[in-house]
Amino acid sequence: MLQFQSVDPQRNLVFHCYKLGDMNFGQVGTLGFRGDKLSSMGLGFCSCQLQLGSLRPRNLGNRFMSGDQVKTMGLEGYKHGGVELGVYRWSRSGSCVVRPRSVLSVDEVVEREGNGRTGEEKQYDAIVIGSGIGGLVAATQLAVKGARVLVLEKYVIPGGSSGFYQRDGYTFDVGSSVMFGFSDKGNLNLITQALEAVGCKMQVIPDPTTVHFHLPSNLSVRVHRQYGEFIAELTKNFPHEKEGILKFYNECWKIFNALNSLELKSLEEPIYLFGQFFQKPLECLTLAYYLPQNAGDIARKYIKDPQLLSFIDAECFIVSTVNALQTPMINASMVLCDRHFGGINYPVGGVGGIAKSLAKGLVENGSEILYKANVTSIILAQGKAVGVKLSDGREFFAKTIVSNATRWDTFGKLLKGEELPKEEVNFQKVYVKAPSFLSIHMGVKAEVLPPDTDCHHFVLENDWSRLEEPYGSIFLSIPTMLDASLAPEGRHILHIFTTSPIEDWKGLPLKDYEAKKELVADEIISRLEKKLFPGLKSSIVFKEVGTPKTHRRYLARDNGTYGPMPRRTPKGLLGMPFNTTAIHGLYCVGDSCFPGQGVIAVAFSGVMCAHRVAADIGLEKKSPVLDAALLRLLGWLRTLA
Ligand SMILES: NC(=O)c1ccc[n+]([C@@H]2O[C@H](COP(=O)([O-])OP(=O)(O)OC[C@H]3O[C@@H](n4cnc5c(N)ncnc54)[C@H](O)[C@@H]3O)[C@@H](O)[C@H]2O)c1
Ligand SMILES: CC(C)=CCC/C(C)=C/C=C/C(C)=C/C=C/C(C)=C/C=C/C=C(C)/C=C/C=C(C)/C=C/C=C(\C)CCC=C(C)C
Repeated sequence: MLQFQSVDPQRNLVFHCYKLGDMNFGQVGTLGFRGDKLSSMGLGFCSCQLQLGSLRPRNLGNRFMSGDQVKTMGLEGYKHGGVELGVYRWSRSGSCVVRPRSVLSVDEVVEREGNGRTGEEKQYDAIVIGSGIGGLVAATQLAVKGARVLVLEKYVIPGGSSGFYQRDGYTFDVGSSVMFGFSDKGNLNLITQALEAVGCKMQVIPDPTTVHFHLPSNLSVRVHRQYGEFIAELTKNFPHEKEGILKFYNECWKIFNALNSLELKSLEEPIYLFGQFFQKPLECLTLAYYLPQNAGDIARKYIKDPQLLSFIDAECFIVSTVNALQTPMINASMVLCDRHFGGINYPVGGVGGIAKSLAKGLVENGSEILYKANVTSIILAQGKAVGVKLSDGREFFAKTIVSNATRWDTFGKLLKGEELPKEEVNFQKVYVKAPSFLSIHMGVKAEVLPPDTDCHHFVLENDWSRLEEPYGSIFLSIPTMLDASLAPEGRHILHIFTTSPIEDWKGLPLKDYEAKKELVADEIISRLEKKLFPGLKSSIVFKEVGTPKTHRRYLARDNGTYGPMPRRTPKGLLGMPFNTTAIHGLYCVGDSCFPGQGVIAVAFSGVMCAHRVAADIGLEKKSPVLDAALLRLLGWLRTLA
């Protein structure tokens, strides 16, 4: 074996090159020093030319290790793209011995990597575009598995639609203040688990009522934290449907309990998926059975009263922006039961704290996040995603790219000019962009609200047919009912939102746009004044109105969309794509991935994505043969949707 070594003290780069027979190998290490002590080490296994003067390592993969891991490392199997490349043993003398098992020719390497970048430039395992909850969960889960991750966020703080902003002493949640999956029990508390993974625990305030519905014919239903109380209130309104109510919600519990019994990881990773089927066959078969079903069909098996069916529609609408017939049964069950199982809990200090804690945890686990980093394109080399380019011209490279932008933004903007893969064409056949929303953040005098006011309200006054229409239903959250510290003393926050298409706001001169904002907001506030809080208008001390254009601008979501919604009646969750994409090395995460809209839903997509990426970069178990079979099967299943 021929061995060369070159140390570049300035860059802390060490190159080891090996010649075995007529094959060339190299190993590149990026050494991090704290004082004169080795604190970390990035290893890349590569093929390279053997003249030191023109050493151009072509990386096949990196692995980042903390000082402790470096010390304790014994034997490592090293894999890339499904090919086991070799085994290296960390010797006591500090050098690496590489024993190849199967080897790529230099041509194959060039085909895979297609560039002459140095190991230093390509030091990340994953670049995550966007720091919504989906992106942050994917990034933190990868970081704790030992991957080196770079998160690039366009805005100045993390969180996307789960972010926050501050004005005049108020801390406003940008989006929803209803947090599912944030309890201290079960397997589905994914927000709690994501925080715990990076060593964070947030103080929370239990919400006694998930939502108070104010519906046509003066139907008023409070969804109490205690399941029994909720069922009692609903059956009081629909005594003739008691049996149907119990049967419908019991079926939801059956699914929820099956979900809650599983360890949640990537459904695109066969070793895990088949393992779950083996350990929990009944639960997995239950979920497989309900995967293509929708809540409205199941409700109709048991319930006949049209008003009660409309109530189930409203229950589904608040979590899917569509009626029950279009809402996947698994998703409906998840939210209709979690609110009673773990309960809805509000983080002290506001929802924005979740993203802030995840971002902090990410950095503490050796990864990075950059703000004001607007990714304008994904760089491809020979069809593989290898890096990203920012609007200021900077480029970053990694083994894998994870996009937390919506699929419409990822494929329509970041990969502009590339042909839309057929998987994405299929996705767009089944799903359309849900409309955006108009949001009003207000500060009001506290005395306008009765002391027992609930935190969250859903208002649809007279006409059920307006449920899904733009401006038809009104969502209202008053987070200061739970955490008074979010507003100055004697004030409450009212966060009001309603669906609104961007088309209503396009092409208006600034003066007309501002006037329209005032007009539409005034109508919505008048409706709330009439229905809920007399004197509301005169109690307003702060008001800021956001339109779909605002959401497009600040959340970087195409048309400011709320998320994907089915074009027609979907086959439950069957058509929803997971995280891998048709582009090698590119993954999606967030609400245009399985299982769809919702903070808990995108957190699950983050967990799944991190698991799949980790398997692909050698940090989790993987079986290339089973992978190919499962990915083909899932692709085929999606075409049935
Ligand atoms: N609308 C609401 O009321 C509301 C509120 C809270 C949460 N939610 C839920 O959150 C879900 C969305 O979460 P998510 O994780 O999918 O994404 P997200 O939209 O919340 O976050 C995406 C992030 O990526 C950033 N980004 C997008 N393109 C970028 C680019 N090119 N370069 C750099 N950064 C870029 C955005 O700035 C944003 O911070 C929604 O489905 C919704 O259910 C909604
Ligand atoms: C074949 C295959 C693949 C398979 C087989 C079978 C199996 C195993 C399966 C499995 C499955 C699973 C695991 C699944 C899971 C799922 C989940 C987790 C889901 C979740 C979901 C969630 C959701 C959807 C949520 C949502 C939420 C939301 C949206 C919310 C919202 C809220 C708001 C807006 C607020 C309101 C307010 C007021 C009222 C004011």
